[in-house]
Amino acid sequence: MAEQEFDYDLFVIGAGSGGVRASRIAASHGARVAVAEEYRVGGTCVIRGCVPKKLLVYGSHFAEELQDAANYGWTVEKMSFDWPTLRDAVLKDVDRLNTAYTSTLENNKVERFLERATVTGPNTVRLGGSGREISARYILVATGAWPVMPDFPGNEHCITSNEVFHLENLPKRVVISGAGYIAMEFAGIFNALGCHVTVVNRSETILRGYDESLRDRLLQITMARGIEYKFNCPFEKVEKQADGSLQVFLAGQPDPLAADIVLVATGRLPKTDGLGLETAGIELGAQGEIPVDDHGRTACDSIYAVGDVTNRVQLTPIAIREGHAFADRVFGGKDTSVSYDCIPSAVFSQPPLAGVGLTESQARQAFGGNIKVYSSDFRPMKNIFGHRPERGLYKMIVEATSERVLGIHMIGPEAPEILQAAAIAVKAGLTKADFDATVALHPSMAEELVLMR
Ligand SMILES: Cc1cc2nc3c(=O)[nH]c(=O)nc-3n(C[C@H](O)[C@H](O)[C@H](O)COP(=O)(O)OP(=O)(O)OC[C@H]3O[C@@H](n4cnc5c(N)ncnc54)[C@H](O)[C@@H]3O)c2cc1C
Ligand SMILES: NC(=O)c1ccc[n+]([C@@H]2O[C@H](COP(=O)([O-])OP(=O)(O)OC[C@H]3O[C@@H](n4cnc5c(N)ncnc54)[C@H](O)[C@@H]3O)[C@@H](O)[C@H]2O)c1
Repeated sequence: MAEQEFDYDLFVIGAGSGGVRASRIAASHGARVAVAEEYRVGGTCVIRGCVPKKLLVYGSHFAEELQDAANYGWTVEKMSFDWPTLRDAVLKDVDRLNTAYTSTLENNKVERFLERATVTGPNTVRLGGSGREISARYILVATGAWPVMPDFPGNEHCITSNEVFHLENLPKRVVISGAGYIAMEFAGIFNALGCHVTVVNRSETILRGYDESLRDRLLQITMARGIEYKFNCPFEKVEKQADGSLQVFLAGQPDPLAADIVLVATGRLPKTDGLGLETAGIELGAQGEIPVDDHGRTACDSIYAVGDVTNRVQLTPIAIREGHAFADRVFGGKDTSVSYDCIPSAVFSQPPLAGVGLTESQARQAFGGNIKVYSSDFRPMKNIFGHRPERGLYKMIVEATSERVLGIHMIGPEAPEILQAAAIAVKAGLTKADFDATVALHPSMAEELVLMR
């Protein structure tokens, strides 16, 4: 097919973080672009991920602020919380962002098809609703990931992060399966809102991949705040009672847990079911992911993939960068690629934790004995005044010989806000001496970064 015979230069499947960015940038380079979205423009992050989650974190955090307010002389009368008010305000903001993302596509002359699309060959897609076949010089698959629901009797009574933003009422008792990002973030939200929370995990590790001392600290603090943990307890079954409540049976536990909701947060897998990639000669990986090279190219020259669907790093800024780099490279003639080194990340638990670079155990594995660990274990001023015993913990891992900083990890109020700036220094390869040479900004929690011993 000659180039001009294609309906579009680029057809993007999925208008989430990666797909919208790729569409916009490709269009800005002069490409004729269309995008198909089967649910809502904006994707997971905007519609049912990072954004509504963070707003719920903010909303629930008022519990702590209001409790502390009395110490600062404030009298707050008739304090109460109304879940529907918070839920609806959050959903309204999601609508606002959905509109904003749609306008971005419109303003960049990206044509939108609000229906499912599947691949029917190296240069063709079919639209689910109309059945129309469309051709494109390039196809970008940016279909994201989908929550995993493990197979156990009664799993139809459980919800995932897709549904949690729409709860009719605030549950009194919440059981959460998993101890990863989503589990720990929603454990914090529900706990702060006054629900009884039990986190059930099949192993005894929470937040695999984060620094061990920080995970221990989070466990300690959240247990003191009333979150219960059941480790090494796979789910056996969930039964619905006549009154609508749930009973959760765990392996090796004589008594079931009573719950009003059961949130399953056991990972997200690439959304490639029935996508038709085999028609273009693309074989999926073991987790259903689309295998790609460093530039997002699949086994088929005309098809690329970015974001969660490639199952590399399931984070919004990575999907965005991959989408941007794809568009710049393929349509802008720029030799860009994404660096996966020193990706900062955070868990918006309460308190939050954040990290960049190697953890202590990863550094030991990579550098043997040639590392040094500096730390600051401190009680934030705000916690002292609020009569809160909770302590923050910052750690800096450096290569012993060069004193180059290999990683920074922190738990404490505002840790994600502070870490973003510190991540620049780690990415730039600065040394402990560079941190020490920087004057502390006092009084702040961030000053601990330049005072670590
Ligand atoms: C509860 C939750 C909280 C999160 N919090 C954070 C956070 O704080 N920070 C962070 O960095 N990341 C967070 N993430 C992860 C982040 O949301 C994802 O990594 C990111 O959205 C991935 O972007 P993407 O473009 O790959 O896919 P998505 O944003 O998921 O977009 C894929 C889009 O494709 C559409 N689609 C799928 N199949 C088809 C098809 N066949 N036809 C048409 N359309 C299709 C989907 O409807 C979706 O809109 C969170 C995720 C969840 C679930
Ligand atoms: N703050 C953030 O950046 C943020 C927030 C939420 C989600 N996310 C992204 O979304 C992804 C998905 O989040 P998540 O919390 O669902 O996944 P996760 O990978 O963080 O955690 C999954 C948890 O489920 C457990 N698990 C896995 N399979 C299981 C099974 N069959 N039975 C019982 N337990 C099982 C694991 O041991 C782990 O504790 C994350 O990996 C992350 O990349 C990021």
